[in-house]
Amino acid sequence: MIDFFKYQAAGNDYLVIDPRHTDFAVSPEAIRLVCDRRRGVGADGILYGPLEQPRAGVPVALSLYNSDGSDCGRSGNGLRMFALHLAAQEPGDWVDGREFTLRTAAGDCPVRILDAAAGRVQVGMGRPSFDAADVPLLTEDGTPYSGRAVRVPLTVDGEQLTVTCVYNGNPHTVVPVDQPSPHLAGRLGPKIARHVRFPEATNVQFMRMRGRDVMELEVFERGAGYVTASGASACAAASAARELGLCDGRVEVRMPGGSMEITISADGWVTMTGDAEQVAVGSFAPALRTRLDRLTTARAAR
Ligand SMILES: N[C@H](CCC[C@H](N)C(=O)O)C(=O)O
Repeated sequence: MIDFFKYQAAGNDYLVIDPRHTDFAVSPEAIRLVCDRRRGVGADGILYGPLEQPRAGVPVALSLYNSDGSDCGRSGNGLRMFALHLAAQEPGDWVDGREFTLRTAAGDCPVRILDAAAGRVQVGMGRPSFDAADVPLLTEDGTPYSGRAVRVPLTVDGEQLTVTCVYNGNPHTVVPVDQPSPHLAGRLGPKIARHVRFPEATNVQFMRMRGRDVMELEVFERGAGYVTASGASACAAASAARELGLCDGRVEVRMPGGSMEITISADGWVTMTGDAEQVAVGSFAPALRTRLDRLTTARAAR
């Protein structure tokens, strides 16, 4: 039995759990345990799939989860990893070098493996929305904020920020700052992510442009906390920078764990290109398996 295939992209790590290889029972408790870096295998999240045996020409569905057990609408890094998993598991000309579609709860994404050996993958991340209702974002009074969530004043712990919110399958809040740092992300990230004005919580990006085509970014994710890189976040920040007039159609997003190339077409379609690699293939040891079985039994008894 192969319980997990572990991948990483710029230090953002996910476990592919493929139901064709394991009897792992998905539940928030089981996900939290497996993702726990001390008691479990350790990961920022889980990519569970394919949900059905993949066939050429048919979108391949998967479910994505954050390490806290919550649903993770769409992970840019995760989709690149899952594409590489398919390339390894389903070698065939419909995967290698061709475009195929990954289906997530937040919509379909076209992916293309540019170089399987180097782990280079391109993903179409869609056309993001700046509509406050899509994020969703509320006013200070708790009523829906109407209109576009661009240059919105946000008070965090008495500090006055100006943020731009983006929905691209996940909610994101982009904060332009003079100096992004892990310290800043760790200090303000959790407060913005769980701010009462974001009823679905939000991922948070602290960004600074270096000229018009390079961005420095620090990310704090809802559901996983501080991460060294995030694909969906890189896309959201690039779209926000474009909206704010800070960049053009192509930007290199540099995060502490590594870089990604983001392009934005004239009509707003976002394409992400980056690397990912497999780091381990493994099975749960009996003790972990017993704990997982107990969680499943306790859940069934509730
Ligand atoms: N925590 C996020 C998604 C993680 C996406 C990220 N890791 C990526 O690479 O895109 C959420 O629930 O909205």
